[in-house]
Amino acid sequence: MDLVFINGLEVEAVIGVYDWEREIRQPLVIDLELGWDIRRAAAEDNLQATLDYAAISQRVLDWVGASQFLLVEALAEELAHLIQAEFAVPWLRVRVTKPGAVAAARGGVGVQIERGVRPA
Ligand SMILES: Nc1nc2c(c(=O)[nH]1)N=C([C@H](O)[C@@H](O)CO)CN2
Repeated sequence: MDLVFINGLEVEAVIGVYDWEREIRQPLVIDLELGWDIRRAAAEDNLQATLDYAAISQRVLDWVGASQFLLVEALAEELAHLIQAEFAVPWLRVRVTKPGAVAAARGGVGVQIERGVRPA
């Protein structure tokens, strides 16, 4: 299966379960792997035949930036639904990292989910 990927998308949002977290914006990092057969786009050298990573990145930045979830789980799930619905992606992997949540976890903490049917 081919992939279009977006790595390290940085965006701030209201996210967290504690009262103090509802009053600030915190950094998140979004990584996406989007299943897509890129052969037609490659053969035609045509953006219309593939997933436009720039357009998807902008949509994700706008949507996550306006979101106010408690859990990173909820954000990841709703983001996966949105991308599948708006961009007709058959399968995707969404990783949401909350870099500052656990100071000792230098690589951040978060969740990763896969949704949809992964083509062979
Ligand atoms: N699995 C999760 N655990 C925790 C989450 C979360 O979203 N998913 N959130 C918090 C707090 O909001 C935390 O980030 C504050 O530092 C705790 N655990």
